[in-house]
Amino acid sequence: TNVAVYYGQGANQPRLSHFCEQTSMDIINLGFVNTFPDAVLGWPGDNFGNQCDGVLFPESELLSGCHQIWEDIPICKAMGKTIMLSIGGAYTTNEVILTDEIAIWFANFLWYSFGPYQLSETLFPRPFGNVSVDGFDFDIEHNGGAGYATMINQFRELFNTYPDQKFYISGAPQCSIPDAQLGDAIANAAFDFLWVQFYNTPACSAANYVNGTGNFNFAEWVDVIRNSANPETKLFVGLPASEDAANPGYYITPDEAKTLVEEYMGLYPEHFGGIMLWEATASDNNTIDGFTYAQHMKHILGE
Ligand SMILES: CNC(=O)NC(=N)Nc1ccccc1
Repeated sequence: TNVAVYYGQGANQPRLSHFCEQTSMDIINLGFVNTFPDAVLGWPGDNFGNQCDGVLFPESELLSGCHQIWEDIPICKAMGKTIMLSIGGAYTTNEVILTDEIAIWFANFLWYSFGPYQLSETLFPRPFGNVSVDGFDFDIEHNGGAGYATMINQFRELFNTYPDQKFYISGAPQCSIPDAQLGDAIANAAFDFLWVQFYNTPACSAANYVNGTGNFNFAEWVDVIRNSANPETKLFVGLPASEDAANPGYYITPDEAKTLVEEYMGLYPEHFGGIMLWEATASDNNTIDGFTYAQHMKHILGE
């Protein structure tokens, strides 16, 4: 099982390699590609907080100066980390996929720009240099729609052109079922990981499990997986990494998380993928008994 973290939107965040040096983090979602082609009818735009120098590729909102990310992804991959590029995020401008054509174009653009470097594809920028990300994450928080299934299926076609390399698709639905944004994609396209945000939604949060209120619905999410396009999808418990990493009232302590994780890891071992944290810097800033929140999660997973 794995600990997945989001990175890129943390306050005064250290560089990526700082987190790759930690054994507590296995999968790192780089957030976010947050301006979609529909909005600008051109190249997508992105934002990685303080990690880029603000310079853009001409006539675009795509950052060309993410020097530290460029330098650190090879270090992270050499340390065995899985590095995902995350699409969406809570702070997006006009996030929507209006047509299948745009969905396919968007997937192709991200693959040729952030995926394996292909000398022949000179039309595409290489914002992170010649190293490839390991896959694409969908943190879709608005508008939803059928375009995401089309995009994921196009990514799967492109992955198949590199049969000897493993690439992943992941998503971060809200815990309400069906998730308004990704429900269609989950039913119609294959995800490898789904890290459910069991926070920021009162009806189904992990805090409900702790307080004996509401309905923490991990068990229902197992049924969603079993009926999805990929019953093999690994299901992660998404948690805030500190009190102030999510809306008030959703944080649970490591001890509380331990009880929850041990119960559900025990109930559904074949579906349980691990724990997702929002987000990396918040975890670093939340040490309890000398261990960061992510380290506590890694210990809970038995590693
Ligand atoms: C996986 N994506 C997130 O977890 N986004 C997220 N937590 N956004 C956010 C929303 C409200 C307060 C703080 C963070």
